[in-house]
Amino acid sequence: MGQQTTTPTTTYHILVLPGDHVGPEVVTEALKVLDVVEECRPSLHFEREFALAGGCSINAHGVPITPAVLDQAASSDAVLFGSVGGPEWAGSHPNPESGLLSLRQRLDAFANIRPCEVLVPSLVGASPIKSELVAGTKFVVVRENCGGAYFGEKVEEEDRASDLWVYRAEEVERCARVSAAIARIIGRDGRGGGGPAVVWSSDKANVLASGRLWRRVTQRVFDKEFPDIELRHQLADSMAMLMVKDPTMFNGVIHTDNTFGDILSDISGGITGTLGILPSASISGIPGSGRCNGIYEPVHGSAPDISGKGVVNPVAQILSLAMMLRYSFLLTEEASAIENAVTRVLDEKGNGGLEIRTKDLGGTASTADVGNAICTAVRSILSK
Ligand SMILES: NC(=O)C1=CN([C@@H]2O[C@H](COP(=O)(O)OP(=O)(O)OC[C@H]3O[C@@H](n4cnc5c(N)ncnc54)[C@H](O)[C@@H]3O)[C@@H](O)[C@H]2O)C=CC1
Ligand SMILES: CC(C)CC(=O)C(=O)O
Ligand SMILES: [Mg+2]
Repeated sequence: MGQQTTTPTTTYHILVLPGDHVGPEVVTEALKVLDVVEECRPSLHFEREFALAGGCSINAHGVPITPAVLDQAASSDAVLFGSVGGPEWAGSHPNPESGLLSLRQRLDAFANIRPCEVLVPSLVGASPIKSELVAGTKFVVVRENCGGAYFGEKVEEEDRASDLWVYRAEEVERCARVSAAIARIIGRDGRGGGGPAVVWSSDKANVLASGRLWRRVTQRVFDKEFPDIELRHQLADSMAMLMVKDPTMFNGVIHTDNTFGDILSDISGGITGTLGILPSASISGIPGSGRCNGIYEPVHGSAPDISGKGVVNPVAQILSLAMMLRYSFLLTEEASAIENAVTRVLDEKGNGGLEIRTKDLGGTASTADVGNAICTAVRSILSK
């Protein structure tokens, strides 16, 4: 009898928090894709634990995330997060969204990486912006994720409220290092070549003291540590206007604080015509410097207006899963396979094939149709 060789299995521990409304619908599709990766790569095992966060946790436990779930997240290799919130928890204190903020803080997931790309040429038509302006858009918002107004001390009284918008230099410095790392990864040509991409730092240094600190510290970090990377500064309000008027102007990296990053990354959805294709990774390390824990969630929210109908676009959650494989597990080949599968499926229409797009992209396919088509494409790519 010949000796059997067995490949050692690497196990990755993932905490899955499906969330509220469309969260579970899109997380289901992402997990189907993960099954396919596992099927095609027998040496990889993705151990999954499920728990509650958001409104569903308030209903079950009275809080948006329990200390036990925060501990589970901290001891996992990564968290797959479905969006949280909804009108039924409007009066709840704390609210579902604060569970996500607690999770970001607990994992110290300080860098929120939010790429925006018109994924395939035939998607330019989904944008409300003129095709010739939107074609070729490719930028990455790097948003500081654990500081600023979202985490500052709050006063909440009946007739008076405030949120302290505070930054320390170290928080700006580490975010700047992530922006620089992403600039090197994406490159000036958007495919890793041509030298590092331009970094656009966005702030309100004309009004906010925290904005002046942001600008000063960012400039110092780039002067000292990344003199080869071109750094430009743009006030956040005019940046918002220019992103719509001339989206390719900011091709490269947008380096910004928590509040502006939240808003500017939703403008990305206005550029692509939908939030349904925009992923995000909230990580606790510098990309390229090894494995780190992270929270992988779409840019979009729980979309209560379309939940339960089987029409939500699962692409953002599936691309967030690809980011998990890339940043938390360093499985770049498998991450690229998922990204290529998504573009292949979305491009079917452009190539005269079947239209496998959800309603937000002008199609009639269901959430599961899109998820299944991406699974088939991943299987085909990884089986080669
Ligand atoms: N990461 C998270 O958990 C986040 C949660 N939220 C919460 O989500 C709830 C709803 O917030 P909204 O302001 O309505 O923002 P939203 O992002 O949920 O929805 C905005 C619009 O985009 C559409 N949309 C979003 N994702 C889509 C997808 N995958 N496919 C097709 N269409 C999609 C929705 O139908 C809606 O018309 C709120 O409670 C909010 O606080 C908002 C943002 C992030
Ligand atoms: C805590 C979230 C609801 C904030 C948000 O909108 C986001 O992170 O995109
Ligand atoms: Mg947001």
